[in-house]
Amino acid sequence: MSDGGDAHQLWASVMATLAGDLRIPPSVRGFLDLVEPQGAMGSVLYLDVPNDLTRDMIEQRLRIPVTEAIVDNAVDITSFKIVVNPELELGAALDETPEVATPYVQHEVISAPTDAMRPVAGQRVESRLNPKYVFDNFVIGGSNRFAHAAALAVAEAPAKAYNPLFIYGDSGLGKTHLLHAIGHYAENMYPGIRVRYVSSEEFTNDFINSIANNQGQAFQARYREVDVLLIDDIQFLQGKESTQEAFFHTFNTLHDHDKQVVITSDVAPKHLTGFEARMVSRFEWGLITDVTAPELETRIAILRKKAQAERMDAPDDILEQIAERVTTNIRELEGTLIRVTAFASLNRLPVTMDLAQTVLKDLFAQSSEVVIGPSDIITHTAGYFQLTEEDLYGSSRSQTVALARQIAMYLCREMTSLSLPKIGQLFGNRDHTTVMYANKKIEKLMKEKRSVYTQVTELTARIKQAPAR
Ligand SMILES: Nc1ncnc2c1ncn2[C@@H]1O[C@H](COP(=O)(O)OP(=O)(O)OP(=O)(O)O)[C@@H](O)[C@H]1O
Repeated sequence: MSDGGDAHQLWASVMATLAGDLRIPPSVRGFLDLVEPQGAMGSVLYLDVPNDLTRDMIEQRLRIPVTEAIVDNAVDITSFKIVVNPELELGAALDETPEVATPYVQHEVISAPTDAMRPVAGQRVESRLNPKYVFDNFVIGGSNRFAHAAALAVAEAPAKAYNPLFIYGDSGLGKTHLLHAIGHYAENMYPGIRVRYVSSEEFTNDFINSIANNQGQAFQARYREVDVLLIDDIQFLQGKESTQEAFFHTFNTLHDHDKQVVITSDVAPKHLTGFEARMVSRFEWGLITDVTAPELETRIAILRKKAQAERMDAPDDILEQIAERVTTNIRELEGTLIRVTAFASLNRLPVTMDLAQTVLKDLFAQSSEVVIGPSDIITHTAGYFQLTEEDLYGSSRSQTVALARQIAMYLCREMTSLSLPKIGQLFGNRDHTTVMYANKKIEKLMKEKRSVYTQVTELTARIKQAPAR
């Protein structure tokens, strides 16, 4: 490999070229700052990055501009390869520059900082957006057309179109996806705009902590000094009077100052129970729209998009089979596709109709009528791994316990409608980012390790066959 010095020089010129490239959205530009060039071998430039998220963002969103910039600046290098080097993450976490540490210290809920958004005088700007949820990969169909159009209108003209925008619908139908997409779009459209995404559970916890720590002012500033507040799953505030009161004031302040509020919920405002009438009437000030279960064609299109994005090789007739079986929840739809492709990749088999049918038969053999609760999952997982339930809730980091815990978290996400923070709470008050990490890790391990695939599949069957209660 050529030495790192050359690579550093080349990378500096590449970055200079990219600085003027208007195709790069501000929300992903910050990831380029995390690259550490290592050297070149043959025609390939090797770049280290601290984590999977940075690799994915660069590979998926920036491959073309980066390749072109390399070709423009190097004589004989025509492509690049990214290697994840977690040591960089450690180094960077110690780094004092907060803006560089932000995207990866906080895992993937936070978008990379853009130049325009760089914090001033130590103030941190966190939009907390998941880079995976953008309008580009949101499939539009009859079930969500109106919600999508309203979301786009709000993202294009925050506080001008509809305020608040209230989106409701059952679990797993794209409400969170739309919220994040609004945030990304507004950030790209208006550099420097302050966007904040928060789940209602986090809002509640944040509020309670602020009281406990006498940090009321900082709490207020966090939620009131924003241009767009995206608040997810507002039904969680039901019956929580003080938190509702805090939200009421936040809402009024933002609305009075022409700041956009977007709210999601599992039911329409008028069906929210445990909310004060004045709160509900505010939810009805702007535009209310729902998302419903997608029709077959939309389900197929969603699977196609997912397969493309994850570079899964799954023929159309198989996507159709899956779409016909899973009808009411898009999270489950995606989960089923992952099961099929994971099985194929483990067995080094192509994804054929026979293979898909075997996997689907296993998955759907059991009645889907029973409603699975987290306690069913936890009891079965503990029994399966010969552990106690306390082991799963507790803090042991032994490999078996940690894997069993991550599988249980994954199954809670797949088989119940619990949100990430709720699952985190169940498992010994862990942060929702831990649940997100567990999910991602098990999805990945299922493709790579037969033992994990088998464990997850057997456990799913046991849980469905005989819920623990
Ligand atoms: N129209 C769509 N196009 C592409 N992907 C979609 C669409 N709708 C939902 N998804 C995907 O389905 C999964 C579940 O969606 P999301 O988390 O937004 O649901 P939700 O309605 O917020 O559910 P919950 O109420 O449980 O939080 C996500 O991975 C999301 O990207």
